[in-house]
Amino acid sequence: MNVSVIGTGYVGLVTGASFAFLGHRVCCYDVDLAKIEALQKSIIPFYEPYLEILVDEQVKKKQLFFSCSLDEFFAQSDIVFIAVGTPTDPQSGAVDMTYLKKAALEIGKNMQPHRYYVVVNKSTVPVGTHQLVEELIKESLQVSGTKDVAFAVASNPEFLREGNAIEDVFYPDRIVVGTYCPKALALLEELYRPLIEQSFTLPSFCPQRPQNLGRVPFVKVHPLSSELIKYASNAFLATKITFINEIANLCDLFGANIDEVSLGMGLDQRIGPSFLKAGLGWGGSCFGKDLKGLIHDGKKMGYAAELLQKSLQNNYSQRSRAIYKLQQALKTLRGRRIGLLGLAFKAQTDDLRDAPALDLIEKLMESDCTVKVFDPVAMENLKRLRPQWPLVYAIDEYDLAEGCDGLILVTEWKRFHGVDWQKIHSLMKNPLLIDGRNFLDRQRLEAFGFVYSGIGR
Ligand SMILES: NC(=O)c1ccc[n+]([C@@H]2O[C@H](COP(=O)([O-])OP(=O)(O)OC[C@H]3O[C@@H](n4cnc5c(N)ncnc54)[C@H](O)[C@@H]3O)[C@@H](O)[C@H]2O)c1
Ligand SMILES: O=c1ccn([C@@H]2O[C@H](COP(=O)(O)OP(=O)(O)O[C@H]3O[C@H](CO)[C@@H](O)[C@H](O)[C@H]3O)[C@@H](O)[C@H]2O)c(=O)[nH]1
Repeated sequence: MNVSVIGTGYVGLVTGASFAFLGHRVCCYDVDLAKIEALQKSIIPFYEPYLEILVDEQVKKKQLFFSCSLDEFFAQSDIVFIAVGTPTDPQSGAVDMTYLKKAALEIGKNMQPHRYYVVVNKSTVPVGTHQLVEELIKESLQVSGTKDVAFAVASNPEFLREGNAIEDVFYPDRIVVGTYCPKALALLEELYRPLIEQSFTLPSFCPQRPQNLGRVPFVKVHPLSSELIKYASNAFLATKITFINEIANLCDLFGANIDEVSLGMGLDQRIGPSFLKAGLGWGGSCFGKDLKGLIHDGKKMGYAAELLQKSLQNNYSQRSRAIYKLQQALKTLRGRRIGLLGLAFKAQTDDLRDAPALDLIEKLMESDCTVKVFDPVAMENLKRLRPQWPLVYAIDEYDLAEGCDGLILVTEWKRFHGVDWQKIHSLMKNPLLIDGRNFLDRQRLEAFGFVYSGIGR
């Protein structure tokens, strides 16, 4: 099939490259000319394991193309994915639909007569957006005077995690589709067949299929339900983490160990072990944005989603636990030199959207600390995002540790396990380590002489 993808960010690029790998011809479009020019040379504008090689392969095979304007290929597409950003409007807390509306109008403007298109919302969008997209396309067709175009709109939310994108897209837990049109549903089922049946083999350098993954459920639902499934999933996962973080804070007071508590809870099949890792709070481009969007839209309908509001608030106060622990140990923060091990909102990405590190840095600077930072991939992003911040950018973990009164581990990069902790200890002015991700071996660090504090252990 010919597939067009509008918006070539994390979701659009991974979607495009994956469908190209599965044998479809794909063109990814973006309004950002610099991004498209880089992608045409297989330069990926963000860090995502395995993606560059996958893109490069498909570009060389001429299965994957990039373009800045909807062209001839678009006109001949069978399926058009919308994967543009849906950020939070900072004023109202509503979902900012500017990009999505523009994309829908642009799609309508470029549709050709005597063709049938399936327009698929892959962006995370407010419940009811499939209707809006349909109306905007019709409006656009009317303006351009194009007749005899048939199209259907479908909702097909994306559940990939950054840093695990390839694995999540090729081995999904489920594929959710909501549409009124049986023809659109049949085409999407055909498009997704290799994923549903798991009838493909990824190159050996890519993550391999998890054992016992049988046929992937293709969940056909009402488009309103499909749109809400995405929000509800993120709200649930975010709240599950917020819940375990609260239990971790109680562990700190009771002297219990959160890792043991999570283990014991997670073995209950009704609870499950995932997303029970306590720490200094979740971040990233989705959880906060989607919780805010759902809370806002509930309010618009006259419903106060109090649990979700609390979940959101508690997550932001959880980030200050690391500062509280520093204060407890150092008494005063003024004039202290504090190092952050990791900046990205999670490992395997350079994404700093809503990253806890940003809040921590601000709070430390407000307390008159000198802040040193180190992250294996996210430092350039921070320099670009906050050029005015007077930070000390370290070249590695040892450079970071030198002269520090305390270190906070913010991101669980695997390489932090492998550093010479004895050397780090000898370089620090005061060997205080706040493990914001409960990632390191407490006993080992204490044996080197560190004062160690995790979150709930
Ligand atoms: N990042 C994730 O892990 C993830 C996972 C699941 C779902 N989502 C959802 O997917 C959507 C996209 O997220 P993302 O992280 O990929 O965003 P992103 O900001 O990385 O990328 C969006 C891209 O869309 C482009 N764009 C904007 N308007 C356009 C237009 N009219 N035509 C063509 N291109 C346009 C932008 O230039 C940008 O490159 C959001 O709704 C998000 O909530 C994201
Ligand atoms: O047990 C856990 C698991 C995660 N986190 C934190 O939670 C945040 C989000 O992590 P993760 O969900 O792995 O990354 P995202 O890329 O934000 O993915 C989420 O958001 C995406 C965008 O909507 C969805 O597609 C995914 O299904 C959903 O997991 C990160 O800060 C993690 O450190 C924890 O603190 N404890």
